[in-house]
Amino acid sequence: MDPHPTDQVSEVHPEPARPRTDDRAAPPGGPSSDRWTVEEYRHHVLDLVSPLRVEHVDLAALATAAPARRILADDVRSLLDVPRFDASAMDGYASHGADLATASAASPVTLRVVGDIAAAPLAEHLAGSSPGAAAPAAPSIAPSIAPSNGPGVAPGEAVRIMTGAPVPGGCDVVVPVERTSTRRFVPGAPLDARIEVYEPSRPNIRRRAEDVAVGDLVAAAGAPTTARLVSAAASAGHATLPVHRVPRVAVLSTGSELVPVGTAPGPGQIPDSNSLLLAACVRDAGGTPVRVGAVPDTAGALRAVLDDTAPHVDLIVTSGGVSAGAFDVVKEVLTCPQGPGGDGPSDVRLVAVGMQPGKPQAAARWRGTPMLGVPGNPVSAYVSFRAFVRPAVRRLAGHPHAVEPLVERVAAEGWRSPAGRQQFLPVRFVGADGVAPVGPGAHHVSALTRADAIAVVPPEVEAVGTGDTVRVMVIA
Ligand SMILES: Nc1nc2c(c(=O)[nH]1)N[C@H]1C(S)=C(S)[C@@H](COP(=O)(O)OP(=O)(O)OC[C@H]3O[C@@H](n4cnc5c(N)ncnc54)[C@H](O)[C@@H]3O)O[C@H]1N2
Ligand code: MOO
Repeated sequence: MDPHPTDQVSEVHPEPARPRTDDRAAPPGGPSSDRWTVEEYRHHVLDLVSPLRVEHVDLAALATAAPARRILADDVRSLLDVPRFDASAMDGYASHGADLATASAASPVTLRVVGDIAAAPLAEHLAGSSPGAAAPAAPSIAPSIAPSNGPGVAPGEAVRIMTGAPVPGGCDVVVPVERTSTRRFVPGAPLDARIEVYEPSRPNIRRRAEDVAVGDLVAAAGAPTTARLVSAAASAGHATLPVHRVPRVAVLSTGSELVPVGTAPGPGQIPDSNSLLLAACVRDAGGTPVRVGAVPDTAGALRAVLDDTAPHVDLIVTSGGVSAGAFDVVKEVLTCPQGPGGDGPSDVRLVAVGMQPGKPQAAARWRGTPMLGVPGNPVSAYVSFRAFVRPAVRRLAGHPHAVEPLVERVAAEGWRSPAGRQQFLPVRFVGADGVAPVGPGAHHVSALTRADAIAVVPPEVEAVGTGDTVRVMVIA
């Protein structure tokens, strides 16, 4: 498996400049007295990670394998002209536009049909599709017509041609079949020897390189490998694309009360739903989740799991054990690292973030691997993932915009928000542009399943009024 963080490439932060004081980095009262804003803590989290190294991946894999979107690491330029040759845009007859200048229903122009061009044969397309290959010559036609750009069809002559086929030399228009005496092509019917044309024709020719020329930019570094981008790269002659490696993100839950999902919980026990929640969130953020499962609340067990996991992943996410309890094991292993041989953690931050929910957060490196601890409460865990972990996964994956923009909606009903804390409230969409709280129990996991978005209310706002503009994180 790849070692990290040596394969994280250096980067320039796209984030706006932010306050960086020594106070913030090392608060005078020690980590536990630290109180940060959401933005400060997110900046700190993003400082722990860098975009992963570049690899070249087949277009077919990019089109079919997970994650659905990877991030281009370099600009992609076309290796081919698109279209590769002057091509007919219609089924019809290639001919000389000047011949048709006087054509009318009353006085049609007659052309002699001297050949037939189907779309270029498959073998020719294949031969011509390798990067840098010359455009194919005009296809064989009967009787023979000189290739594209050569002396081809003479004035007064026409060649039957199908959409997409190379236009023979000398021709500057393709008259659609329905505008000729042929009316329509019948499969198997012999070629008309002569046709009549009743009006002048538009060119109906797609010119070589009119879409993209060799060397033109197809997509810029930082673009996601969407279906459109992958197909544009294929048209432009590429077989692979340079993308950032997919982040491997370990997900583990802490808590002696947890039982594996599907196991009947005994007295005082609960199913470990967070490891599924966080794993799916990692996948949705563009990472590969590595589920470690639940670890009991003992420092030795957690240290052993972290030691085993850290060398194989780019980021570790833990749930639970970060508040003030007597068994808050994440906090314990980060603040009392000196277990037997324990030299795991560095850059430890145990912070209270001014947010609701999600106040207690932990960030560190475990033997060099970035590690983020989110609270155990499932709604807190989800909100914390969206606020901090998802941006970190996106940065590792090479996204130029690690933090996604919020979307503006209108409050269809009002609600209260805690003073001095940024509120993350599950809301549902109402009408075309409204949102409303999902109802009582916003702190319960059932609220999340009913939510379309999480409203993000600034710390200074204590009440959202009906009709106020609110900013939301959409739940895709
Ligand atoms: N004295 C104080 N107590 C608490 C404070 C505080 O400041 N002082 N903060 C509270 C806040 S805010 C939160 S949030 C929680 C965070 O607690 P932990 O992160 O230590 O989480 P746990 O105690 O381990 O778990 C809390 C709760 O969440 C559920 N849970 C946990 N793990 C899972 C899982 N894997 N799957 C599903 N559900 C899980 C479970 O019900 C736990 O009871 O602390 C407050 N306390
Ligand atoms: O701030 Mo905790 O995360 O209640 O909900």
